[in-house]
Amino acid sequence: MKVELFSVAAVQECDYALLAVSGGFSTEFSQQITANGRTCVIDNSSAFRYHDSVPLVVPEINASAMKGKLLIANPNCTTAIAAMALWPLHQRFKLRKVIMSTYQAASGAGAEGMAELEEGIRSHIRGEQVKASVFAHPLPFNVIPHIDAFQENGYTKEEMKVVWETQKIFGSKEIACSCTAVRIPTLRAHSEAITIETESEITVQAAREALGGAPGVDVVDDPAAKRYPMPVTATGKHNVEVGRLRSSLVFEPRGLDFFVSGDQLLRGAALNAVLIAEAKQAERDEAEL
Ligand SMILES: N[C@@H](CC=O)C(=O)O
Repeated sequence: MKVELFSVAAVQECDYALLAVSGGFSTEFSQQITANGRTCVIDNSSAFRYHDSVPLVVPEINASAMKGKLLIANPNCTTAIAAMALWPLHQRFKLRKVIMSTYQAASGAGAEGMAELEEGIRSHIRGEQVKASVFAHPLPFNVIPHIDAFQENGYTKEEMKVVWETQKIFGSKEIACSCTAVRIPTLRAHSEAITIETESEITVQAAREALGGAPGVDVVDDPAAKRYPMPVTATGKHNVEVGRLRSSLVFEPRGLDFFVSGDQLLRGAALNAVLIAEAKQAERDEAEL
């Protein structure tokens, strides 16, 4: 591919600009790019996610929110993965509460995160001191309940993103969410243990039916055969794995516990951005008919 130096004018030659850049870059240039009234910017940073006028889109859920818009925000990886499983359950049983704990891979912190984990494991095996600079503490043989900056309410920004973004994508501030985000020593794919309380009664069988036909979801739930979602099986897959479905012992008969693993580099980032572009193109094709 031909790689060119960035300029607003060069990007404005394109129908779509997929920004995988810092929030600062996006803040400075996104609106300059869309000012031509044609180029659609799909922004992977958090710069515009919480602006009321900018849709935050998972196409299987709220593609209609981007109708007529040129600047579209791509959600945080952790939210996007959870949303795939939560949306079919919300449609059928209506969510009241979502309580989530995450198990996030080193690659969530970029290539440097993966390198630090791999190098740290080698150091540990050699009996040397394990260094930490990307992560707050050494990650090998550890878990770190700290992703992104701590906020005034004691939650981290990563945890609050799950709250803000789930409510925005689902178009409902009524859904109460809380999250504990944890970095674990895996390389790729994020996992999440999720408990929901619903408005209608929910059984494991009915949940399985709702999830079974949902786009972007693979139900992997056969504990007797040792089949359940795991990062190693979710890695490289477009669909998010959902399994370990159980009636919640706390919220029964209106609650469910389950486990999700999804490739955060795909569903949580690049794949979702491409699906947004495809949905936008379908909207444009339809408008031309
Ligand atoms: N904020 C996420 C990025 C997504 O992969 C993380 O740190 O894991």
